[in-house]
Amino acid sequence: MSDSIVSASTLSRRFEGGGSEVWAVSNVNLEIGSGELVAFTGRSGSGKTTLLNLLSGLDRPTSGAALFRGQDLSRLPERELVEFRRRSIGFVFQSFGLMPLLSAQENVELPLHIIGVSWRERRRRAQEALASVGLGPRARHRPYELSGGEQQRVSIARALVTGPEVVFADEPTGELDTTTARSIIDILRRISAEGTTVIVATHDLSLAAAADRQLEMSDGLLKEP
Ligand SMILES: Nc1ncnc2c1ncn2[C@@H]1O[C@H](COP(=O)(O)OP(=O)(O)OP(=O)(O)O)[C@@H](O)[C@H]1O
Repeated sequence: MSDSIVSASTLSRRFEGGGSEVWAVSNVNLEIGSGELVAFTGRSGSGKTTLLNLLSGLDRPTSGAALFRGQDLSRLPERELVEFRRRSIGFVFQSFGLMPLLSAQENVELPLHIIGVSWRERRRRAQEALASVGLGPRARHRPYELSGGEQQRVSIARALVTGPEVVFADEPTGELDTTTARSIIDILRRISAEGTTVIVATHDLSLAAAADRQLEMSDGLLKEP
């Protein structure tokens, strides 16, 4: 795929501990195109989270490479890798990961704060991101005043506010009921339709079915489709 944005080349990650070793990700090759919505599926412990962490530069491979627009992430100096994570990618987690003492608005502003955006611009962009997930009117609420689905929408707004090229989401519907999960799936689909690449790890069959492509992991290996 010529316009691949995220790719892996014989990507492997070994964990050691307690006298045993596990290849959580083993010899994975893949290419993900710009704007694609890709779902990694597979049973618990099959390596989905580890793979997401490698592709997003949160973790470094034991061997092989995770590439972003053809650039091997493990060859980037730490400072550039941090900058890449702050500007080019967004993260959504199963348990939302919001700061409990900050309002929805302040949570969404946080990534902009970190990259030095002025407060006026932060406010504008956070309001826009919250409105895009239907939460404009709830901007001043703190996470505990919001439902699970609303908290997940805040975390999606936070992931999007920097205008990333890729959003990684690890079990984004894992803690939500079916109806609420549906609204999150719809938002992820819309984000990808608007051109942002979305890469999820999930057990949720509806989310997997909504993806452009499902890739199944099994014992660290990517099964052939
Ligand atoms: N930091 C770590 N240290 C040691 N082993 C690890 C570590 N992280 C993951 N593993 C092991 O690697 C394998 C893959 O784990 P991973 O969390 O990637 O699977 P998963 O498919 O995301 O599972 P789940 O669906 O339960 O989240 C498992 O055997 C796990 O125990």
